[in-house]
Order: sequence, then C-alpha cells, then structure tokens
Amino acid sequence: MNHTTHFDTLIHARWLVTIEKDNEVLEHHTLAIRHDSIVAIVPTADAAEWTADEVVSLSEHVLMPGMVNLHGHSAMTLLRGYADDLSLMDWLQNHIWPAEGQHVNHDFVRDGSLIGMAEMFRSGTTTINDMYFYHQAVAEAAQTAGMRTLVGASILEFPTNYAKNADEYIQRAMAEREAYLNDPLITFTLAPHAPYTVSDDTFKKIVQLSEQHDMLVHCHIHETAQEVSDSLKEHGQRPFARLHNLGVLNDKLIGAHMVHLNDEEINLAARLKVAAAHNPSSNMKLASGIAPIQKMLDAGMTVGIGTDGAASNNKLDMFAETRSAALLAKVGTLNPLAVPAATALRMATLEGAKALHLDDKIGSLKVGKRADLIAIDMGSLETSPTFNVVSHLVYSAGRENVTHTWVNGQCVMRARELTTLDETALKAKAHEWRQRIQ
Ligand SMILES: CSC[C@H]1O[C@@H](n2cnc3c(O)ncnc32)[C@H](O)[C@@H]1O
Ligand SMILES: [Zn+2]
Repeated sequence: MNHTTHFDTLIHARWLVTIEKDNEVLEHHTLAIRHDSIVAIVPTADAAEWTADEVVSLSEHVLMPGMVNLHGHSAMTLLRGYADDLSLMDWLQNHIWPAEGQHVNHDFVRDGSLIGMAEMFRSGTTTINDMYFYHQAVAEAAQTAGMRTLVGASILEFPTNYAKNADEYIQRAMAEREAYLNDPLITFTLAPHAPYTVSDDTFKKIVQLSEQHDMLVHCHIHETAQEVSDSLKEHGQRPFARLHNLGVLNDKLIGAHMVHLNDEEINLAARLKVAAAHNPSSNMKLASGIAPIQKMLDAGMTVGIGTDGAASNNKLDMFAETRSAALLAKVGTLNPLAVPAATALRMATLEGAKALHLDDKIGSLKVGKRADLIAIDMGSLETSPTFNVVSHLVYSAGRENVTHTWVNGQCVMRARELTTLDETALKAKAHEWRQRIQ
C-alpha cells in the first residue's frame, strides 16, 4: 500500500460546492479524508490510482460543507408541538417555562439532545451552537452522536431545576467546562438567556469571564418589539444600548434573532463585529417579525442561520431555514435581489463558522480544514433538471435529499442510515417522554 495515495475515505462527487472563492462549483472531483481532515481535492481523473479504506461514489450528488446551525436548543425536541401559535412571551411564560420546570433534568436534556442531533444529521447539520440547561448532558449527547457542538452554558437570574441564581449557573458552567477543554468537538460558550432575564451585574461578570477564558457569548437579543419597549420602560434605554454600555457588544458575541435592530444599531453591530444568528422560521411562527438581514449584510455584519428550538420552529432543518432566509428577505424588502441563493448558502455554512471563530477549521471545503461534509442527491424528480446546483440546494432540495453526513472525518450518516445513533431507540425515547409530559 502506498501511504501517500492511500486515505481513510475517498469521495468521488458529481459536484463540489466548496463555498470557497466566488461561488466555486467543481465538477467530477474527488475529496480525500485522512483522520479528521480534508487532505486533497482533485479532479476524479487524477485520483484513478488512489485507494482508501472507504470509497464513496456519488454520481448524482453535490458534496458541500456541513451546515452550521448558529442558534438552537437541541433538547427542546421533547417539547416539539407542545405549545404552538403563540407570541414569544405567552409561549415562554405560560407554556414552555412551566413545562421545563416540571420536566427538565439531566435525562431529559440527554435524550432530547440526542434526538435533536439525529434530526440535524439527517438534515445536513454538522455543527450546532446550542444553548440550554444541564450542559454535561448536552456534551455527553454530543460525544455519543459525534456532533460538533458549542455547549451554551445558560445563565439567568431566576431559579430553574438546574441552578438557583446567576452565580450558580456560572459556577456550574465553568466547572463542567473543565472536562472538555481538549475535546475536538465540544466548546463551552457563555449563554446569558436575554437582556430581560439577566441583570447588569451578571452581564459584567460574563464579559470578564469571556475575556479571561476567551469564551464566546451567545444571547437572545432584540427578538421582539415588546423586549425593546419593556427595556425602555425598565432601563430607560433599548437593550442594545444597555448591552453596549455593559461592554457586551464585541466580536465574541452571537446575538440570536436581532429582529428589531434599527439602522444605527446595525452599524454599531458591524463596527464592533457582533455576529447575528438569523432564525427565520421561529421569527415567523412566534410572529416576532422580519429581521433586516440584507441591511446587516450591507453593513458588513457576519450573519449565520439557526433553527432555534424544535418547540418554536418546529423543525431542526437547516435546508428549510436557508430557503426561508432567502425568501423572507425578499418579502421584507420587496426586492427579489435580497439574500440571493449563494449568499443564503454561505450564511448557512462559512458565515456561521466565522461567527463561531471556527472558519479556519470548518465552513468550506478546503484542504487542511476538518472533514465536516454532507452529500445531497440531485437525482430526484424534485431536483430535475439541474441547471444550477446552488439554486437547487437553496430553493428545491430538502433535508430528505441529504444522503451522507461526515463530522470531523467520521461518517455519522451513510445512505440515510445513522451510524452513531439508533433511530428506532430514539423514537421510542421520544414516545416515552411524550407519555410522561402529557
Ligand atoms: C437559557 S437558554 C434556554 C431557555 O431559552 C428558552 N428559549 C427557547 N427559545 C427561545 C426564544 O426564541 N427566545 C427566548 N427564549 C427561548 C428555552 O425555553 C429555555 O428556557
Ligand atoms: Zn432561542
């Protein structure tokens, strides 16, 4: 065996959408994986003599980077469909928080996260920027599944089953983080829930910790008009101005939603390098509004895409979110040129990676990056004929067309069969939890 031309995995693909350069699409190329990384991308004809432990031939498929879900609560799959057709605060205060108070514990978070990760692998997501309680359970699920996971250590002022006050949330998060400092797939972030659930003092502590430990901060911000008007009444300023005064706005912050930012706030966010996680389905379903995404992009902000939780979406489907991001921008601006397909696809991959400071490792197909990849079958009736694969990926293909998913070089879904998780057992778990919750 020649070690220079023998690989762990060789993937021969009809198309490679690399998200590198200007919408680069390569045809009939081969990608080689060794250990956790992409080590070669060459025309398939040039790889004729190459060998591998596993060779995957994808004659009608696109190979592209895995989707980066920039905002989610994986464990909330267990509350999918529990309370629908409500506004955010009604949904949270009268339905979701009471249910979480009754049912959320370590096992709930582990089982719900595993179900969420299975759903995400089946829909082409390879990285989740998560935010929930029981961080150890989220991290355990991520290790079992093999999902690249940002474990958001949630912080609120009020007590939950997980902690009694902000200091206890912080202390548990920092202690639990220790065990994962060298984990290739798991990174802890600080996740203050929202400006309306976190005090000034706690935000100041979070900023200090973020600087001291080089940790990202992930927070729901300006999700609804009510959040902004309540803050004006309580603090005499909009949440964004308050966060600015507290030093929260910087390149480590990922603001989830940011629906109600005005032009001045968008320019400030761009100048301070605050990233946005756009959640179009959740924003539509909770009637929160249409986020000014094209304005954010024009101002130079980094904008990625997220699903939010399965209780407010109700899918963890980045294909659906990417399509909605492109469509909703056009409705919001009455401009068909707003968020074109290639931009939406870049937001779902490389821009999300950039927001997470992981764009040197993931987000595009490039030699030296980690092998986080997905294959999408373009041979179906619904994706025929194929004039433009980027258009199809955003407007025509769906999660059902994803055939293979690799994370860090590991194939976690092969021909729609999960390899690290047991789909039947997870469905049984979901059923058990429904009986308990009902
Ligand atoms: C502290 S993170 C988990 C916390 O957040 C709640 N949540 C889920 N989705 C949203 C949303 O869109 N806005 C605000 N809060 C949300 C979830 O139920 C947990 O309590
Ligand atoms: Zn959320």
